[in-house]
Amino acid sequence: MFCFLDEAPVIFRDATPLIMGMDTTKNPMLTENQVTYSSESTLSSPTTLLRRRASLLDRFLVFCLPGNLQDLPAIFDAHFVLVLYKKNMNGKESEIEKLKWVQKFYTRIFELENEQKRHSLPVASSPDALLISGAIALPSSLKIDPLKLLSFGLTNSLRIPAFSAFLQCNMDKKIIITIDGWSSCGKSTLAKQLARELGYVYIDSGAMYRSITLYFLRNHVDWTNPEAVHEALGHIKLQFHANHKNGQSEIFLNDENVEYVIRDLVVAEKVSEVAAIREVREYAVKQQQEMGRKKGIVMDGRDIGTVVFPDAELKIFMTADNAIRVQRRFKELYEKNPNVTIEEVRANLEMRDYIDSHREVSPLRQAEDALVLDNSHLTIRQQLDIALGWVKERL
Ligand SMILES: Nc1ncnc2c1ncn2[C@@H]1O[C@H](COP(=O)(O)OP(=O)(O)OP(=O)(O)O)[C@@H](O)[C@H]1O
Ligand SMILES: Nc1ccn([C@@H]2O[C@H](COP(=O)(O)O)[C@@H](O)[C@H]2O)c(=O)n1
Repeated sequence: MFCFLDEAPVIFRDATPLIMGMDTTKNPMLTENQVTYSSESTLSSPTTLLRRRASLLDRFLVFCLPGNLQDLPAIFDAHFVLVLYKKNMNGKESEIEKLKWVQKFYTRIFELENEQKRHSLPVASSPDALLISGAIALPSSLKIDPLKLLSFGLTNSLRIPAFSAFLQCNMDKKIIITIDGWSSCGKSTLAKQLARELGYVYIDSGAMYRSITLYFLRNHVDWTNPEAVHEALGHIKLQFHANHKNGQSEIFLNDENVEYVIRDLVVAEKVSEVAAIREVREYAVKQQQEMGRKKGIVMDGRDIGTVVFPDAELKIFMTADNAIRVQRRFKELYEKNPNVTIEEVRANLEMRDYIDSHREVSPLRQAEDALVLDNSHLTIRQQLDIALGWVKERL
């Protein structure tokens, strides 16, 4: 993949370019060996330089950076300006488009800033440092040892801007990502992160079945009676709304935010029974398919790759050792309620997995074309990196 810049904005023309090439065909988690860089001071225009190197750097992402290493972190993001100018705006951006884009860019800058803080690197605290208008806004106050910064950039931080730039260049193409698998193996954790990284919508299909179960429990619906189920479904409205405080999408049952209450074991005890009812599934699947009509969606559940989106571009089947899944869920529930026991959690997981994989309608199973992700011994970061690699192959 190669992002070509026909016309570098004026701000970059006089800069001494530093060219970085990254093999994007490899795992996006770049190591120092996968990154090559060279400083070229003889050429006056980065555009010329990129053209000259285009053949060499085919399949590579190219960053064109003004040469002042001290400003490297800001410039990492500044180069997106270049890439996006050409690729997304096609040189015709209106002021409004530019503004919209700037807002998105701010989010990226904040993420990068947090990343730097996590690595105990100093960050410019002045609001000016977050301005994104490329070289114009480089924070003059940023004083970081260039060598430290470079190694930081290569080993930790670079992967993020590299991937973002890749995505931005392939923004036009949106795909559907499905994540199915056993209870508590990390599906929603991965799905949320993928959606955030890709700017996609995240839908937790399990939350829909949990909300229906909550409604049935609260209203004493006899779900063994098909007529009662039919009648009750007619009174249920499910919606997902973004919570701007935590950036998460949350489920609303008849206009009430039930995101928290549906995670209770009381609901978990009954949800698999309710989710096995044919009419309940038809009700939920219809809405899920509608949500994916425009693509650009990550949905997790049990039948998403097999029934809801059988033609999805990327299907992931997640799994992890039973004991590890029980431990993870126990830790999570114990923080909310110290009365919960590990035996209760284990019994619930085993019971749900059994019902989910043995029911007649849409049982949990791995789609033939799904990629298996066993995260028993992966960190949350590692599982995201693997999945991002798969996304990249499909864009
Ligand atoms: N790779 C990982 N390493 C350690 N903990 C993880 C990992 N992935 C997820 N977790 C943790 O495991 C717990 C279960 O994760 P999550 O809720 O994402 O699972 P899930 O598959 O969506 O569960 P459910 O099927 O019940 O919806 C959470 O506390 C989450 O933080
Ligand atoms: N596509 C789906 C999603 C979920 N279920 C059922 O809901 C239960 C809760 O789901 P979580 O993802 O929140 O754990 C789950 O155990 C299934 O019974 C489903 O059937 N299909």
